[in-house]
Amino acid sequence: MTENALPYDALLLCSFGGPNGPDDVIPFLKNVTRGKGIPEERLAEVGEHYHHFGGRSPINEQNLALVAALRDELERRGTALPVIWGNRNWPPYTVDTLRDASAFGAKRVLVIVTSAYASYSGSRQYREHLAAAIAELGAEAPEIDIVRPFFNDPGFIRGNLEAIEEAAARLEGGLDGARIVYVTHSIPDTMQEASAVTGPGYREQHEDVRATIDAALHERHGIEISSSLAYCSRSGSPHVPWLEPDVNDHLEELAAQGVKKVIIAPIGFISDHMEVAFDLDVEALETAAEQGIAAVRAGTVGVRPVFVSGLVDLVLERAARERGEAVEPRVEGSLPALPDVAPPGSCRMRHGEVTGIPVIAGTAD
Ligand SMILES: CC1=C(CCC(=O)O)c2cc3nc(cc4[nH]c(cc5[nH]c(cc1n2)c(C)c5CCC(=O)O)c(CCC(=O)O)c4C)C(CCC(=O)O)=C3C
Ligand SMILES: [Fe+2]
Repeated sequence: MTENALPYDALLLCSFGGPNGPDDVIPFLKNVTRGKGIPEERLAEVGEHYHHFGGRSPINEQNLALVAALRDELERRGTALPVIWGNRNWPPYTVDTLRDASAFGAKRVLVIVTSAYASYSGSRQYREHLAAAIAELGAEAPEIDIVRPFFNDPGFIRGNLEAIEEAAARLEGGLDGARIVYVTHSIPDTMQEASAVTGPGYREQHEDVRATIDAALHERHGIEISSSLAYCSRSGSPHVPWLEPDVNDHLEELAAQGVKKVIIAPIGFISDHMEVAFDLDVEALETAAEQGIAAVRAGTVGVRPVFVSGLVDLVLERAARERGEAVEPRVEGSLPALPDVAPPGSCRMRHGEVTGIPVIAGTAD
């Protein structure tokens, strides 16, 4: 075993969490929506999505699979670095995982958050969450760093590309004549604006991934690619604007334009959790069928070797930088790597307000 992960002595996969059975659903939703002003009706509706799958989200087992895959890949590289797991909204909670790690002697922990893109929901909220965990642990707390947002990591791009090619193979005639509809989680317009203050915004990060994958598909298959970006899983009050088009409205619009063949590519999610399992596999595929569109849903990157290997590259890159070595961040696409530490004012809450909530890997302003 080599010590190329130094100065870190553990890698924490920090995720969202989800219910493991019917009794978990309401308490989980209460954890998620505390102080968020989500209407009761929306909560009931989302509760139904979980009950449709026996009250269980696939997200926890998918995170465990990713933990196992990261361990295997680190082992394969000869890197001695334990991998641990903690969530924001459901056990194992991050604070408990970190307390255990500290008891076993961990002094510096590197974190991968399970969101590839920077926005309040995918980035600053995790940084606030980790700061709160550290505050709770007090003197026991390890020092924590976070791997930069990885939407333009070559492993993430290539993993999505592979998944789209596999999906295309399930359509008659393959990629030829297929429209690719890239899908991500909608966010409020105000959160989008706040995400774009110090760098490329949430939408722009996705647009870059779309352009990069389209170009790679064109190069590999010699086919002109026609694609668009749509959104799923909007919540909140119907009077508040969120990013559009909704994937269902968009499929209707494409059908009206004569589109007959679609690949739905969920680039906004790293595994097939509830938004993918319900909002895409149940709702969007039903909309496509109603509209006479032959549609397939591409896989998420999940534990694809190219993706997992890219994550390990990011870990080793960061470790080397912390040791003072000059390492160029690897990216694919037209945007630069986002910084390791978020600039002041980045990804504030929905309305761009300064909350003063402490964060790690950045400042509270
Ligand atoms: C950008 C984004 C990601 C992607 C980045 C990332 O991966 O982190 C994401 C992930 C996830 N969101 C999830 C679940 C929920 N999100 C909700 C609510 C919200 N999400 C938002 C945004 C995002 N969310 C926003 C702006 C809200 C409104 C409230 C607020 O302003 O914060 C609600 C409340 C009900 C509702 O309103 O839908 C639930 C239950 C799960 C678990 C799924 C499972 O169990 O498999 C995961 C991975
Ligand atoms: Fe969410």
